[in-house]
Amino acid sequence: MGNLWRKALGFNFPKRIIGSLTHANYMSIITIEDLWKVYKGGIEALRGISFNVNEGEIFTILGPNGAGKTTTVKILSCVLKPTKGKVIVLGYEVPKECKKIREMVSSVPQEFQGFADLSVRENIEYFASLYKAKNKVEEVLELLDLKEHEKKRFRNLSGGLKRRVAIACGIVGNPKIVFLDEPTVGLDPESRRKMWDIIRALKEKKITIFLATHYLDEAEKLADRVVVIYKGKMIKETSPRELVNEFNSSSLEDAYLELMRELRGENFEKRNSDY
Ligand SMILES: Nc1ncnc2c1ncn2[C@@H]1O[C@H](COP(=O)(O)OP(=O)(O)OP(=O)(O)O)[C@@H](O)[C@H]1O
Repeated sequence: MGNLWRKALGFNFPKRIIGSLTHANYMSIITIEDLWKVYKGGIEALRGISFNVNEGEIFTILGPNGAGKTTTVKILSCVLKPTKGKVIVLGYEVPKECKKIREMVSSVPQEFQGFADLSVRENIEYFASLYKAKNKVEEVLELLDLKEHEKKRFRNLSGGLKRRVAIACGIVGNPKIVFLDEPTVGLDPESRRKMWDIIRALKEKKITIFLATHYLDEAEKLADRVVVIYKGKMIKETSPRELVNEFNSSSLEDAYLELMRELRGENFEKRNSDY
């Protein structure tokens, strides 16, 4: 069983699983159409994915290891060039207009290397000076709840605080879109919750958040919409709630695991009639 799926993975997915790919375009801040990335050696990391990110939303990209999430984020943040396809970020084309795009987006890596001997405030001030945004330092310290830590040296901070400083440095230049790569990996439960509050606060500030995470509970709590990619193909573009409802599950994690089982052909028969 599952051969149909495997066949499908080679080319077109059935309409049913793609779900609703059409949506209002007017709020779109990122548009991807038929995006391909083929690495040297012929590895097809992305095989024609298409989706939109709407302005002001928290958007999450999900998929198993090797699905193509990082490749997508790197292309959107102008780190990698696409092989083929249309990629528009804030009205500018990747890779032709990446200089413009870089001025308006910020990518916060998992392992942010702040200046070890500078304080929290000095680190943020440094990034603010790069963006000529010194007047934003106070606001960002407050937004990230870093006021009480502002004098501490970066090297002495806990993992959770380092992540908060990373985000502070990433947003002090007033970006329209922030790419967050696994922002809560390795954090204790309290720091994770704090990070979720901060991500919600960024959304309140009208920043569009593109979140790459392996934590399904995080996506369920935070994301307005999710895309699921699998072996370089887009499988779903939906909301966490819709995905949960579709699989009649009690959580996004359960629905996602069910979807993965279907894609591997393990319980194809069960929902075969759906397709
Ligand atoms: N620089 C590269 N050169 C060749 N192949 C690559 C390169 N980077 C990624 N790949 C391959 O492209 C595919 C997609 O990788 P990618 O890192 O985008 O997946 P991912 O979904 O982010 O995975 P993970 O969850 O493990 O981070 C994988 O098969 C990976 O091995």
